Amino acid sequence: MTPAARVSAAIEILADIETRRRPAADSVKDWGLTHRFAGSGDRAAISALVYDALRRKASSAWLMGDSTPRAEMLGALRHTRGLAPEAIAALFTGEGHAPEPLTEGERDRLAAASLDGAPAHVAGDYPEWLAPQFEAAFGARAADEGRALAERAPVDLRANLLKTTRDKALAALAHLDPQPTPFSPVGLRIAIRPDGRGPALAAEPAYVKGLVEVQDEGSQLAALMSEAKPGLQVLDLCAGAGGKTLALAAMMGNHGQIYATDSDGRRLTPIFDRLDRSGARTVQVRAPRGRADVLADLEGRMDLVMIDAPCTGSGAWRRNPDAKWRMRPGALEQRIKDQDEILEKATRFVKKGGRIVYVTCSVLRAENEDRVADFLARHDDFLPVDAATQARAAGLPALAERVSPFGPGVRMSPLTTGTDGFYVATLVRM
Ligand SMILES: C[S@@+](CC[C@H](N)C(=O)[O-])C[C@H]1O[C@@H](n2cnc3c(N)ncnc32)[C@H](O)[C@@H]1O
Repeated sequence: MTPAARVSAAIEILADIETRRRPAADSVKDWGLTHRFAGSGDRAAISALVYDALRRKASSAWLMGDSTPRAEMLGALRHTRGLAPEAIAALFTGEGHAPEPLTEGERDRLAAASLDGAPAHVAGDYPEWLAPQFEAAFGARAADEGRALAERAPVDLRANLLKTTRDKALAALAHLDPQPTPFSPVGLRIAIRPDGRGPALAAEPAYVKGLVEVQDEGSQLAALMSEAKPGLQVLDLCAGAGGKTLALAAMMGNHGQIYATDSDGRRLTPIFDRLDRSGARTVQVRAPRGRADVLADLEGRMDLVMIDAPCTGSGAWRRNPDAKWRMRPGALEQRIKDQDEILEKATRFVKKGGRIVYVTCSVLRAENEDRVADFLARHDDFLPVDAATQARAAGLPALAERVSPFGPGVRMSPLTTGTDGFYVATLVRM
């Protein structure tokens, strides 16, 4: 396919996402299935165009004075891809499968484009209804934080210390030019290409053999902040596909016991293959079984309960840019209810002196500090751990600079730590 035909295809997919209100991944996949002539290179390039357009949907609409899929694509080409107006005009020729030629108005808009005077939610590309939440979390930085959340994310990997060291993993993947991550001592970062495509990791021997796992640096740091040590009894209460479970198992060096569970058994499915690949031998998966209490024997016995809470995922918008536009206020209310319920559930398993580590990949105070404050108001037998002290004790002194100004815990974000947005707070049972 020509570059122009790829742009046309991406506009077609954006229209499908808009009219059928479906996840971007589904529309991209369906397009590939119904256009078999497109090769894997075409599909990857088209998908990258679609995701780039979704990142800057609101600011593109402002710049172009129009919120159609075509305007979204024009905005993305101009601002995310940095194409000059003439280069864009050379794609929009109307010839063959190229999109219709630029109108006079579009040419003017592309030449003059400026976000001067745009409100923070437009300049920062987040939904208008979340503006008060962003203001509460970031104040005058709201638009900058939003813009950083609209950037492309690099591919972060975690060296699996059960099988290798970071230096060896860096050497094994040298052809992809990985760099050590700035905060996590076990992280590797691979930049994505200018066209938005990442490395094909699934075929890399280092990945297949379990030397590395894909995990954002923020998620690695959340696990490291738990200070999981060999010999502990650990419950991963929201284990899902096992990202945190695997990181905890590596920290514990295969000594002690981790119980991994999730209220949705289907979400646990990938964990079994991942455990095999990683060489983690101390994880017992406790999948739900109807009404049976599969955790009854763990009551009051845990040194550490990890809550990687279900959340809006607002911290991971770099990786799921369509999620921010699909999110509705009702979803935030539901997540808050879930988070309160899971914090309550965790108390059943923590022993005296043990701790709950509460993690979200959200940047919203309502899901983070507010949940912890409400929990502490209900439970005078729990105390928050000083996050700066904890970061230093966990060997992450740089994270001590990221203590939340709104309550216990640390905050991370693409703007401040170059990671996905994460929140981590630790609560000790007295
Ligand atoms: C953020 S995801 C977990 C991601 C996972 N820990 C990882 O690192 O790959 C949150 C998980 O919480 C689970 N969940 C939601 N409500 C729950 C509840 N009441 N009890 C336990 N798990 C719950 C969801 O099914 C989902 O898998």
